This record gives sequence, C-alpha cells and structure tokens, in this order.
Amino acid sequence: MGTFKIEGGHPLNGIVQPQGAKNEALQILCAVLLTDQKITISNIPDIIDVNKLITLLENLGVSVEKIDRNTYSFQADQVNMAYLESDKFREEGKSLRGSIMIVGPLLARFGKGYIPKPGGDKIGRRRLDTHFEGFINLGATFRYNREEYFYGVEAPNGLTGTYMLLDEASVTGTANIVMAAVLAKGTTTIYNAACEPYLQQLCKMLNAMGAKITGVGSNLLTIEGVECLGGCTHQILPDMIEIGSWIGLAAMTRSEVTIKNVSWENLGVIPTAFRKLGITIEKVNEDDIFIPAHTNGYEIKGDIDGSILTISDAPWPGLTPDLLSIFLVVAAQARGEVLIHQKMFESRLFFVDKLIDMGAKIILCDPHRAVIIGHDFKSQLKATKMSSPDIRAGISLLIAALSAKGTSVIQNIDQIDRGYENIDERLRALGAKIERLD
Ligand SMILES: CC(=O)N[C@H]1[C@@H](OP(=O)(O)OP(=O)(O)OC[C@H]2O[C@@H](n3ccc(=O)[nH]c3=O)[C@H](O)[C@@H]2O)O[C@H](CO)[C@@H](O)[C@@H]1O
Ligand SMILES: C=C(OP(=O)(O)O)C(=O)O
Repeated sequence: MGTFKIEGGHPLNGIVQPQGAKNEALQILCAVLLTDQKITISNIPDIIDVNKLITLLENLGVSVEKIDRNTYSFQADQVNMAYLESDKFREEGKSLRGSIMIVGPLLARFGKGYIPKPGGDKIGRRRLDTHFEGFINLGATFRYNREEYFYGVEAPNGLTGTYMLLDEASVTGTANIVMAAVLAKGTTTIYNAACEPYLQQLCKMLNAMGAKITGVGSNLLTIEGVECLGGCTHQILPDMIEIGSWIGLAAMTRSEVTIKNVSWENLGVIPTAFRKLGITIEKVNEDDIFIPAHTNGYEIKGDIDGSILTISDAPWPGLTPDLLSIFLVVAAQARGEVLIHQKMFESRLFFVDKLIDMGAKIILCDPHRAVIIGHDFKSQLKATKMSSPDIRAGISLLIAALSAKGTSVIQNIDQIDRGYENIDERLRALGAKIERLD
C-alpha cells in the first residue's frame, strides 16, 4: 500500500483536464459483453478499478486491444463462461464494485451470470437486491450461496420483458437490468430507474449498438428487446466527481484553477451546491470552469429563513453522495456553518476524526450527519499522519493536507488511485509539493 508525503500551505495555479468518468467506464466496459462485434471506447480513465475490470474481461476471453493510454477496443467473440466457476474469478470478481455489472449482459447473452459479493468502498451496507429482483422479474432463477457470498442467476430459455417498479433507484442495479433487458423477448418497462448522466450514456451506447431504449434521462425506461447487438464507438464523459474534487481543492487551497471541458450540462446541481458554500465558479469558454483564488475566503449562504444550510445527497438529479466528503472538508475553512447529511451510506463520515485531529471544527452528530463550523482561514489546519479509508475520504484528506501547515503523510493511497488518474503528477503540474513514497 503506497503513501503520499505532502507539504501543505502552498497555493496552486494552472489548468487541469478532467479524466474520463470512473462510474461510466465501469458500466460501458461491461456492455462490451453484449455483442461479438468490436467496440472501441475512448476517454477510459487509467485507474485501478477500471484496469481491474479490463483484466477481468480479458480473463473472461474478451480480446482487448490498447490503442493509447485511454482508448481501447474490445471484442467478446470468444467468451469463456467456465472462468465464472474458477477460484481466480472468485478473487477477481469481488475486488471492485463495478464487476457486478457483468451479470446482466452475461445472463442476457449466455443464459447465466455469476458473481461473488463485489467489493468497492467500505462505506456501509451495499445491498444488491434491486439487481437480482430485476433479473427475477425478467424470468431468471436466482440462487445465493451464503457460505461463499456467491450469487447466481440462470435463464437457459432466455429472458422475457415485463413491467417493473424498482425498490430503489440503484445506479448499478438499473444499468444491470437495462443490459439484461435489451436482449429479452418483448418489452420491458423500468419505473424508478436511476437516470444519472452515466446511465444515459450507457443507454445511448446500447442504442448505437442496435438496442431500442426510450425514456433515456427519465426514471421511466422502455426497452423493446432485440435479437442481437452490434459494434460501436463510444466516448466516456468527464468525471463529475473528479471535477467536484478539483473545485473543492482549488477553493480550500485558495488556488486559481481552470478545469477544461467539464461537460457543464452533465454536472447537474454540483455547481449550485458549491456556490451555496460561497465558492465562486465561473463558466468560461463554453465548457470550462474557472475558480479564482479565494483570497478573501468564502461565505456559506444560509437558507432564506436564516436557518443553517444543509447539504445532502439524493438520487440524480439530486446531489451525488460521492461528493459529500469533499463538501465537508471544504466547509472546514468556510465562513459560517453547514450540516452535511449523508443519507445513502452510513459509514462515510467517520474520517472526520482525522480532520478534527488537524484542527477542523466538526461535530459528528451520528453516522449520517456532521456539523462543520468553518475557520474562515483564521486558523490553518495542522499537518498529520493519516490513512485513507475510502476513495472520497482519501481525496478529501489529500485536500486537507494540501491546505494544512507542515508536512502530512497519507497511507493506503491505493484507495485514492482506485478513482483518480495519476493524481500526484497532475497536482505537481499545478505546483503542489507531493511525493509518492514506495
Ligand atoms: C460503480 C458505481 O457506479 N458506483 C456508484 C453507484 O453505486 P451503487 O450502484 O452500488 O449504488 P446504489 O445506487 O445501488 O445505492 C447507493 C446507496 O444508496 C441507497 N439508495 C439508493 C437509491 C435510493 O433511491 N435510495 C437509497 O437510499 C442504497 O440502498 C445504497 O446504500 O451509485 C452510488 C450512488 O450514487 C455511488 O455512490 C457509487 O459511486
Ligand atoms: C463509492 C464509490 O465507488 P464504488 O461504488 O466503486 O465503491 C465512489 O466512486 O465514490
């Protein structure tokens, strides 16, 4: 497990190009299993989670050709279903959350799909019921081996379209069910579908492959099943969570940063939420974001009636839960108070202990809620030694360390590398003093 050494307290300056979106890439890569034709995907982020999924696809028999660092072509014309029953798959399959989305395409095309309980961030319970209830609705039989945490679905005679109301708008659950339904007989209607931009991208890609999906962008999807799908080319959107991380980093280190080609229309309420914290975000050159150096700090805007601002997560078009850790750390230097309410996950706020050690004024009310009283830069955070518990807490601790006085050490940085491409080199390009040890 690697370590970062960070000398904080230096303002940064420059231009960053966001990476391709991790959570879109994980969906799109699984979709290559739906056809025996070639699919070329560009803007794939070079990060641990995505590279693990590419390796898993290779081990499943998919031919993978790397065209350049972020562009690959895939051809799933010789899928080796026996791999799903190997010990190697039991290990590889559980090492990332995104692997769950191979089940829908495999079930649709080959009549069966297996998966060990997938990993990902340890941020609270992560149920898979929505996925499997969806497959059962399409006619699959389901079994679960409790000893081995191993899930399986089978439909030797194919899937049949139906109406279903999802119990919750699960992002990967919707993606999985959509990928199963595109090859089902007849029409599938999915209500309470997740509809975030990455799911929209998946649907657009599937339509480019010959699928018939309507309602894209809404929570009511209608899918007319087709016999088979063909190849396509697809470009992944910039990563909105990474863009939010750069915004938070710029504000808290009082740096002037331009973020290029952000796909503004796909950022939803993210800019509004940062503006509520008092952060200036200028949209420039059509699709870039300019964050000026906040030399006079930033002031939290209370609600109209004067009550304390609450920043909370909700399914799209609400605010993504993956940015709440970043809002939390940025609020530690704001003028005013804010309640951060992480509704979806119950173990994502515990990292505030580290921020409190550094001198931040935070009250953890319960596992879901924390009140932050900002310092308004009148007191600088102090450097410390810490370990990254999950991907977004990790980047938030990195932001805290870059703003702090002195030299901090962050261990377990694999958690950050899971989702941020080459983060140390890109920070150094902005003038940050950060070193990767071992
Ligand atoms: C690989 C990937 O794409 N991961 C993302 C995906 O995970 P993932 O698809 O695993 O997350 P889900 O959308 O299934 O659910 C996330 C959590 O929110 C809860 N929940 C969900 C929907 C809802 O209406 N109400 C509710 O409470 C679920 O019970 C779960 O605890 O979506 C999450 C929610 O945006 C993100 O944090 C993850 O980064
Ligand atoms: C929770 C996240 O990822 P995953 O679903 O892959 O664990 C995240 O990206 O913040």
